[in-house]
Amino acid sequence: MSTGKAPGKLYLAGEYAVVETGFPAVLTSVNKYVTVTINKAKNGGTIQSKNLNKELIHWNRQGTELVFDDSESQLQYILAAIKFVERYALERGTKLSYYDLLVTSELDSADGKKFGLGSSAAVTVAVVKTLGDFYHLGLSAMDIYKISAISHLSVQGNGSLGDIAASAFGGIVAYYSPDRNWIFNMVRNHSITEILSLDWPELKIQSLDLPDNLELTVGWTGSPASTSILVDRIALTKAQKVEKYQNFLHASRQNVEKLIDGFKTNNSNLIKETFSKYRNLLADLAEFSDVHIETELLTKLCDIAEKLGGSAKTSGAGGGDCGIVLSDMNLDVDELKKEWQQVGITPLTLKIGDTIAHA
Ligand SMILES: Nc1ncnc2c1ncn2[C@@H]1O[C@H](COP(=O)(O)OP(=O)(O)OP(=O)(O)O)[C@@H](O)[C@H]1O
Ligand SMILES: C[C@@](O)(CCOP(=O)(O)O)CC(=O)O
Repeated sequence: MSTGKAPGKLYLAGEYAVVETGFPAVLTSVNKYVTVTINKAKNGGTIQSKNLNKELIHWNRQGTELVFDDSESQLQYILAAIKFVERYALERGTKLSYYDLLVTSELDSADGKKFGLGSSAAVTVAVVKTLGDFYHLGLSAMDIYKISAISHLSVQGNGSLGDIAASAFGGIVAYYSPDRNWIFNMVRNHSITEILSLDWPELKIQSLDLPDNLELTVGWTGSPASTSILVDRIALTKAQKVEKYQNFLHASRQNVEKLIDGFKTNNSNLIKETFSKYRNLLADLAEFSDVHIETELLTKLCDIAEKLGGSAKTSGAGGGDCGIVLSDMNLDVDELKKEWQQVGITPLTLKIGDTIAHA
């Protein structure tokens, strides 16, 4: 039996700009996980993701491909991860086998709504990691990032893959997104072994530490948002409002690099200042692109936190999901949670996830 887990994530800064090749973001993993368990089976296997399908989905092999008796559309990230790990296993001369694969997730609420903690990325990373283990492939954190990135990209083409980096390395990461056209072309023409051995153009992942006197508090709006729809709308703006968009990218890079410096020099004030500034940059982007990033409830979430002395912003694409607060120890977190609850925001009991590997 092999078992493994991968954490969810939140964006501290750099969202939207990081979709452009080589632009930076800072993300943190959180202590909520997707767990995968794989048991060897004799003849035919099953896949079950407890949050998605109550029934087991049965599969068999035709050559090296998995074929299904039932609909597998919900399981697209799991299947993509299996496909690329097994392609790599074959390249390494590993004999493929049958297994029962079970996924459980802490990244959805009890009634099945997503929190916006990067469940698709964490599912992908957890399957790559655990199946890699099952086949004794000895994958490093960077290998896990790369195979997960290829798998995720094959399902959802417009993301920065920052959520994959946070989930594969854990802790807090500075992330510069790779050239995804290059990855697409590489996957078409080269083996996974070759792709893993290369330094990917523009990709950079570095581990960061939060100063001891800062803490993170997270609130959930209760309404899920579709990241890829929001990202597509911004892509339209890129063509329509060229100058404003370029100014946003420039300001984002400057601000996120200052934030990264804040982490490297343990400078809490610089971290809080640049974190807050990113809220303003997102507000500008939202205005000229006419995309509703900070919903009314997210504005309340941030304003309450700022009134009490915290620095607050939306996380990721916005439009719902979560908002985050960075504060020093004199913020009254109980009062913050109480005021959030009064306006319909659910405080999540989250902490920064442990570092899995240093990048
Ligand atoms: N437990 C799970 N098992 C299998 N697939 C899952 C599971 N949880 C999520 N997924 C896949 O991920 C998709 C949700 O991904 P999506 O990118 O919309 O949200 P997210 O990654 O949770 O949040 P966000 O991108 O806002 O941080 C689901 O439709 C499903 O395909
Ligand atoms: C808007 C974006 O920069 C962040 C999306 O974050 P989330 O998945 O909404 O938490 C998109 C991306 O990086 O893929």
